[in-house]
Amino acid sequence: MSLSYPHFQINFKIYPETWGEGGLALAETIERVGQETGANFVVTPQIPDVRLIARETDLPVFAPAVDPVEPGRGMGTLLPEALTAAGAVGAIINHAENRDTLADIETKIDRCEGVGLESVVCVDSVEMGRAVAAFEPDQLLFERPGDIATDRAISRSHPDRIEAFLEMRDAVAPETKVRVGGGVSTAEDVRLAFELGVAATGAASAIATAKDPEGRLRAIGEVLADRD
Ligand SMILES: O=C[C@H](O)COP(=O)(O)O
Repeated sequence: MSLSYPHFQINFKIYPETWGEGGLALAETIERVGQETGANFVVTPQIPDVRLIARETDLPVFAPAVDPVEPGRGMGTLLPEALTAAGAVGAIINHAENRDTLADIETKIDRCEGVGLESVVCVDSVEMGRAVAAFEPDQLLFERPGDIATDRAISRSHPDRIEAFLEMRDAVAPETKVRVGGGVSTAEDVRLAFELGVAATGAASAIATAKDPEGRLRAIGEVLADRD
């Protein structure tokens, strides 16, 4: 399943009941709401569930991590080829909860490109974004660690920083798409982010811990559908 824009990505992280059958049930809810609203949703399940959710849904599925390794020795590492074979269309790199060195970021971007995985590199500032943009990833995810798992989306708190980030991207790597994350909780957060010009946004806690995830997804889906 290929990626369409704009889209909203739901990251399961390791929240309770987001693995195994619970993860599949959440993915099926996301898929159904996407079909009903006309919104493009993307999911990032836990690694052991990538194949299950890619097989059982039509959603684009991301791996939450990937390793800069080649086939051969490398016990316990995440081989890019194996993620593609499992059905992943992309991989997250340098998440604030799973950091990489700059050297590994560059290698991971190259390895993802080689096996057809969309590379999404998380960065926490314009300066870090500039350093990584030079490697020309498919996407840069601008996310401040302090916003994660709060309700303080940067699209509301600091829209000027998103504008500065987009200006940097235009200057350094105009082909790279920009997305924002961290504390994205409401349909209004999503609407503001797209108004600023990002290609995608997403959330983890606001969906995984919501009392009514379906209602929240539906409100966000309606914002996305309006922008198609
Ligand atoms: O989805 C990944 C990001 O770290 C955002 O997390 P959050 O939506 O829980 O703030």
